Amino acid sequence: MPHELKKTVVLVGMMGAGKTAVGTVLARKLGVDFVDQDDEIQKAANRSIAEIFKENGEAFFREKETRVLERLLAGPPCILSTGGGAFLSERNRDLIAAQGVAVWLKAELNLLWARVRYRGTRPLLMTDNPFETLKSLYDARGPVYALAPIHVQVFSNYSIDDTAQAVLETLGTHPGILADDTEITSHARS
Ligand SMILES: Nc1ncnc2c1ncn2[C@@H]1O[C@H](COP(=O)(O)OP(=O)(O)O)[C@@H](O)[C@H]1O
Ligand SMILES: O=C(O)C1=C[C@@H](OP(=O)(O)O)[C@@H](O)[C@H](O)C1
Ligand SMILES: [Mg+2]
Repeated sequence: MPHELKKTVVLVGMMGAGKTAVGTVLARKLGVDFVDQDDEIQKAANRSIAEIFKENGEAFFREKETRVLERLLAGPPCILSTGGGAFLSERNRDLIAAQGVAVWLKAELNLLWARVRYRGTRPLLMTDNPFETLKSLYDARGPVYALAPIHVQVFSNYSIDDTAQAVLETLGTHPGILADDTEITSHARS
């Protein structure tokens, strides 16, 4: 059976956009492997992202991020969800463009905040005013995420499955990503 993917689809975007959740479902729909960059970093370090930030600092984490990205992109085509900061590095963007295709999951600030506010797993948001921190990251990073060749808007009334389906349908409109015989059955959204 031919592989459903011709190249690795790399989900990028802000914390809370749904890269991990949507990537998981998208991979299942396509019958391909799913890998989460943060999970791979955690497995390799045998520590949580928060611990790595605390014990070794952000620069160390960013180095690991690039190394893991290189390794994952060298493997067979899959769905690869990045951590929110990975696309900020030009080197990482070049690696992704050379061996995969970046898809920006684009969400409004208030939706991101609703999703991340009660979770203590994101070290960058452990500040006195996490909403302001999220907002300044959102403002600074938007133009960089916009460099991704494919954008998919994330809506608050879409389920994870709806968003995965929207990504799948968008991928189908770009030649060279899905195998030519990939079935994209659209479904009604209410
Ligand atoms: N479309 C969606 N509808 C409802 N909840 C979602 C949706 N997408 C993501 N979530 C939830 O939002 C939170 C953040 O999603 P996650 O996939 O971890 O984002 P990211 O990896 O981009 O930081 C998780 O609790 C996830 O279950
Ligand atoms: O935006 C960022 O710089 C980060 C996002 C996180 O991943 P998610 O985007 O999956 O939450 C994780 O990599 C780390 O906390 C740093
Ligand atoms: Mg994630």
